[in-house]
Amino acid sequence: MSQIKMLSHVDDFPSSPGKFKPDKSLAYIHRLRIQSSTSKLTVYLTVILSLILFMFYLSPQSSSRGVPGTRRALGSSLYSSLAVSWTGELERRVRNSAQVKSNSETRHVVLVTGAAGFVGSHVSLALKRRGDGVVGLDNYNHYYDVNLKKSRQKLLEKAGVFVVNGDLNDKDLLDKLFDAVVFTHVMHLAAQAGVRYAMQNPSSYINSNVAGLVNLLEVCKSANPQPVIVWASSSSVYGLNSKVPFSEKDRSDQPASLYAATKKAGEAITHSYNHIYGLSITGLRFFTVYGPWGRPDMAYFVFTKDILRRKEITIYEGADHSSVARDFTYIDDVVKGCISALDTSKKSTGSGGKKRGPAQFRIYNLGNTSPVPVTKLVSILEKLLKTNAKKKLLPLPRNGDVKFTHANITLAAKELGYQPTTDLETGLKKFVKWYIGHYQEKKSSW
Ligand SMILES: O=C(O)[C@H]1O[C@H](OP(=O)(O)OP(=O)(O)OC[C@H]2O[C@@H](n3ccc(=O)[nH]c3=O)[C@H](O)[C@@H]2O)[C@H](O)[C@@H](O)[C@H]1O
Repeated sequence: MSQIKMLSHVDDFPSSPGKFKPDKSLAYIHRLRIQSSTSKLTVYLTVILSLILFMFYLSPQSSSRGVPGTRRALGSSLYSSLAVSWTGELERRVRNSAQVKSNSETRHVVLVTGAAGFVGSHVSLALKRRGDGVVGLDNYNHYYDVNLKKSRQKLLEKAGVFVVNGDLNDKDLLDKLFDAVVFTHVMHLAAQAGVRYAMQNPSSYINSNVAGLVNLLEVCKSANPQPVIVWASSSSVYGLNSKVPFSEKDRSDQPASLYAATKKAGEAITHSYNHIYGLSITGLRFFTVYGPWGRPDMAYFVFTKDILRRKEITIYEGADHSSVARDFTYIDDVVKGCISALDTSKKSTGSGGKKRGPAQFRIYNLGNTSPVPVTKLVSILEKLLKTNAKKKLLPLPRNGDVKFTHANITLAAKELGYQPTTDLETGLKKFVKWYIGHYQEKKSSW
């Protein structure tokens, strides 16, 4: 029908503009031309429409889950940039990594997304250490040095955690992972991080933090049994909220960056999956997490590297030279919060995509409750590195940064038993020790 409409639209279109009135013979030739170009157009449109229908038919989203040899299998070949070839060997390693050890009290089998990332690698190791089954997933993107991710992955491998090299948006792969293993929990830590980078590459935030999240939730809601989900939101959702310390009840509808907006979108999206499908979901708002094996894009990491190289560092400051501050939170404290969130979660209530009753939906701040000015962070690093920084002070640019963050952790303390114990100086000491050991040994930089 749309074809007919389109063609009639072509017929109606004036053949020539202005007042020109063709004579009869000219009009005849003209009509013939229109007819022949119309039929050409018909052929083109038919081919294009058929191609679109064919692509849709083959797309992984249009395919049904778990039916071998159907459209899903064909779909993966079209999505070769994402697709992972699922071999018997890969499946064997996945199943092996998912094995629960006899010392495990919880008997959790956890899929950790972003396992080669900073928080993901620490959480994976902690879960494995206590005997849980752990399978990692990471796409090893180039947002920062892939060698660092590979080094983390080597640590995980030694500990018996296998990390699948694949993307959250590869639905085929997620389906196969869930077909191979019955995951009791998903610790979703894969994301496009970084507040300021969102101005350079906005689509990467939508791709990971929105589309990737939905893809994962789609697979989780259809799984039988449905896993529990714990995932990383962010302190940045508080945006322009000026009430301190930030409590989960405070406004979080005024994000100051696209990063924050995608994390807030994640909270809304997970709520809808909880509401419709009965998935048990806990969102954790991380406050500027730092520590050994950290992210090279973050200020404490960049400052360490540049102070050691005697390079100038830029410190942002607020109006009237007021200091910018962060509630820096040490990695080990955050890991404890993550694990406690997994352990205190109630089961999802749905199965096979159908909700059977109301399910748990929780959001917690995981911060340190003690904001420290960025200038103080720099002076601690100067002391630890025994080197004076070359500082350049600049007004806080309008790039999504907020002036300060400060967590109220009353709710997490009460319900998760979360109690951070590491102050910034102690945590940075551990970071610096790791940094020097890691990069001197490698004789390379990130
Ligand atoms: O809590 C979060 O949810 C987020 O925490 C982290 O974001 P931020 O708190 O912005 O950390 P980070 O970049 O280390 O900047 C720290 C401070 O240094 C200042 N800063 C930064 C760079 C610089 O060159 N100079 C400077 O003064 C800067 O102005 C800021 O005041 C994570 O990156 C993010 O992924 C998310 O998880």
